[in-house]
Amino acid sequence: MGLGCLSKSAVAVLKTDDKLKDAKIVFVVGGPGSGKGTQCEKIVAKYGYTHLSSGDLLRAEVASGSERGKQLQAIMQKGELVPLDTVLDMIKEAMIAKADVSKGYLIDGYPREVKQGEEFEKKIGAPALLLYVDAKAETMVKRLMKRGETSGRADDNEETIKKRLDLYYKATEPVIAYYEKRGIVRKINSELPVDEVFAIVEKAIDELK
Ligand SMILES: Nc1nc2c(ncn2[C@@H]2O[C@H](COP(=O)(O)OP(=O)(O)OP(=O)(O)O)[C@@H](O)[C@H]2O)c(=O)[nH]1
Ligand SMILES: Nc1ccn([C@@H]2O[C@H](COP(=O)(O)OP(=O)(O)O)[C@@H](O)[C@H]2O)c(=O)n1
Ligand SMILES: [Mg+2]
Repeated sequence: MGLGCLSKSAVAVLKTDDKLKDAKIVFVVGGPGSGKGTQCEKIVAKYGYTHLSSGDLLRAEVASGSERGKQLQAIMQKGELVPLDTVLDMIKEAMIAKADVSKGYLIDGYPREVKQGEEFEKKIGAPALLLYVDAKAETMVKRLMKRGETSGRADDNEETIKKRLDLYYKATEPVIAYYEKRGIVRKINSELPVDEVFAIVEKAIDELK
């Protein structure tokens, strides 16, 4: 069927969705403070991927002072999860904005639960790789407390860190098992120094080409 019977805007939507369908998508999953953001920065520098941190997108909305941002802030301060549709819409919008120039997408901090992964695939596309950034709980807490000295993040405090960790083990770890069945998970030991961690990450990304 041609597209002649559709309105211009409907055609535009179809075309952007098409672009995303072929996109190289990498999910970056790991506990709070495991080092997802740190590794993503290095991937961007070497491979030119587009880095979308769902947490950063949410914090940008909070910083804008909008009504929606105020509601988000309350949820994030408690270390709870923002409603699925809100995060997914933000990610999709940001992906479409880069569709013409992006070599691939790093989706950092998403999916946080299996349902989020399923919805992402329905609305956007399937991931080619899941980087599982793994560190011990003790290490993550230590890093976040240190980061909290300068980050200004409302959730980098002892009480919220504990909740984020609990939620990670309960809701997010099952995401890894879910994608392991598809054989796309690469586990990265992020207890090592940053550059050694990146050497493992590079291998996983290079396999994609
Ligand atoms: N020693 C060591 N420190 C790291 C490593 N990766 C990250 N860090 C430190 O740990 C802290 C947290 O790293 P981030 O990259 O912000 O972690 P994240 O997983 O994005 O954390 P959230 O944004 O809370 O999800 C930072 O202050 C980093 O300097 C690593 O591989 N080795
Ligand atoms: N997909 C996401 C990502 C972040 N968030 C919220 O944003 C907060 C910060 O997310 P983040 O990815 O920057 O940090 P971590 O919780 O991984 O340390 C989370 O604790 C959640 O409240 C969410 O609800 N859903
Ligand atoms: Mg981060």
